[in-house]
Amino acid sequence: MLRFFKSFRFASNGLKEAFKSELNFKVHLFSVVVVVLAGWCFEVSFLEWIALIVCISAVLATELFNTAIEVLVNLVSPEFNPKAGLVKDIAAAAVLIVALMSLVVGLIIFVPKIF
Ligand SMILES: Nc1ncnc2c1ncn2[C@@H]1O[C@H](COP(=O)(O)OP(=O)(O)OP(=O)(O)O)[C@@H](O)[C@H]1O
Repeated sequence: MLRFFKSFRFASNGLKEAFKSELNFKVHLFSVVVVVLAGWCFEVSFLEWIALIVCISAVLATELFNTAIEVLVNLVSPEFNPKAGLVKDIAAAAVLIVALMSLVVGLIIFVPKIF
């Protein structure tokens, strides 16, 4: 049981460090606040909330994986190496895909409610 609570502490430490060091993570968290407020203002349906929660979780989790990969690459290859750069670029591309798809979901949900 102690191990279970310890793993929460490690995870919250990871969240805290990502928040402190990553501008992108702060931007994504700000976007989460905007989306939740918009969902509340426009009274989105139950299924729309589910879609928004899945997208928010996917964006934040992908951003955290990207940060972890950056830290790992900096650890194992602090000097310039094209493969190290490629690993970072691919991880960043994963964030871009999830963020763009989430934007599309957001547009599908909110545009008809705004116009
Ligand atoms: N060790 C390296 N060798 C080769 N290219 C690298 C290396 N480190 C970074 N790069 C290249 O520079 C880009 C930016 O790297 P950086 O570590 O600043 O990531 P970032 O996406 O800007 O992260 P941050 O969120 O910290 O701003 C990478 O996507 C990669 O193309």
